[in-house]
Amino acid sequence: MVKAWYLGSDLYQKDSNDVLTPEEITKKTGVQIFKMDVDSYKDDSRFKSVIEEKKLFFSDVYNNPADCTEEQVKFFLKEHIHEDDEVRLVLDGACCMDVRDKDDKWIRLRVTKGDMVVLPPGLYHRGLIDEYLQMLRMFENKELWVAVYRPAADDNIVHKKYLESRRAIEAN
Ligand SMILES: CSCCC(=O)C(=O)O
Ligand SMILES: [Fe+2]
Repeated sequence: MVKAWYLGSDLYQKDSNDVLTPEEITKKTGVQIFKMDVDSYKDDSRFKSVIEEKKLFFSDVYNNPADCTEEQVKFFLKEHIHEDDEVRLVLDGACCMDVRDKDDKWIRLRVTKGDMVVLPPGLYHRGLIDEYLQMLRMFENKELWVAVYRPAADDNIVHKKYLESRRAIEAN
């Protein structure tokens, strides 16, 4: 199960007693969280509907340590957005995915085997690969995987729309 908390000063923090529920995370950020059985996720109706709705017909598996250089660890740690959803499923192992709340505070999502997350377009986030990991990554068009880094993304239209929609949801 995704474990989430407001990150303090320790970038490498792996656990906390002061956790947020999946509902709170969704309310604060729009991130969707699902628990999957890694042996049968392909038959799971929630998995299938995310794939079909977002047209994610390309995928690969990212393996740490096999695929992971020091440069890549640094690269995932750089705060960025995408103009489309980021959909990931942990097949084995663990990592941290950090997302910004509306006040620009980091919420850490500690994701482990079976956790699937959908990050909305325009949301600032980063990844910390700190142990063994096998992660399924799903893409609409692999050639078009693009990250827009901070601060350039502050002026990105998708990011601005994301912030507007969060404000509208909070106001209700
Ligand atoms: C390794 S977790 C997050 C990585 C990421 O943000 C990405 O692949 O775009
Ligand atoms: Fe990303």
